[in-house]
Amino acid sequence: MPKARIAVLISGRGSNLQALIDAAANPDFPGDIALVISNRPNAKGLERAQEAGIQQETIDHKDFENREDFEAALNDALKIAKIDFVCLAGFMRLLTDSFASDWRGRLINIHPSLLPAFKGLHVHERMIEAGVKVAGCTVHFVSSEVDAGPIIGQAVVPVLPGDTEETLAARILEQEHLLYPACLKLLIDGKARLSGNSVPYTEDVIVNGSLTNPPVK
Ligand SMILES: Nc1nc2c(c(=O)[nH]1)N[C@@H](CN(C=O)c1ccc(C(=O)N[C@@H](CCC(=O)O)C(=O)O)cc1)CN2
Ligand SMILES: NCC(=O)N[C@@H]1O[C@H](COP(=O)([O-])[O-])[C@@H](O)[C@H]1O
Repeated sequence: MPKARIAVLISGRGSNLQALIDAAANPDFPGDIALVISNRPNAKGLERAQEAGIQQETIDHKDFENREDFEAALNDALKIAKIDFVCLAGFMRLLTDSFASDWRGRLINIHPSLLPAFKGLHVHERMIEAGVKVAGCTVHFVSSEVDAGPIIGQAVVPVLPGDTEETLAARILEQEHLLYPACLKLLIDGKARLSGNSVPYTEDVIVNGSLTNPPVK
């Protein structure tokens, strides 16, 4: 059984990409990271792909008239690479309903909050301001509505006295690097999938076994 072909879409640093690359290096992992695409030319994550010998491409959204043309270029690259599943990892472009529908059930994202709380951008600053006592991260299926797709897994961390945006973000990131590979494995193994065929996305996500705070390997 050939391994699933995974594409990772990034915009920056790529530490979640690195966590997925490291997980996929394990012969038992059911997927290969076959392609990395960045919408920003100098994203550090591209160097990580290069380092790992993974095909990488820059498809700069600024080179396109509109989102549809940008996404048509994304889809061409994904098609040529025979991609089965797409992971958004710090990918900072909103995707249209058409793209989300084309990849329904095969497109996931990681977000550094316990969704549905703190959707969108600047979440660590907003969490500190809100004075929450727990925080975390979420892996979810991508729907046209931002940060609203069905949740696959979450990991929780404490917010400690004296925490800054940076110290909280670092604590959450540690969990992101455990949660994302674990959720991707569930997706590839068919243990996390969308039920039914309803649009908009109100259907349940089926996950065999709970996926909270995956164990540290
Ligand atoms: N249709 C969807 N697209 C994306 C989702 C999603 O859930 N549904 N998740 C995001 C990731 N993300 C939060 O997790 C996020 C990314 C980007 C933005 C945003 O406002 N982007 C601006 C541009 C910002 C920039 O270029 O720096 C934009 O696209 O105009 C909000 C949330 C990925 N896409
Ligand atoms: N809204 C999406 C979002 O905020 N994603 C967040 O961007 C960071 C990317 O880090 P990385 O480039 O080191 O993986 C991660 O913390 C991820 O959860």
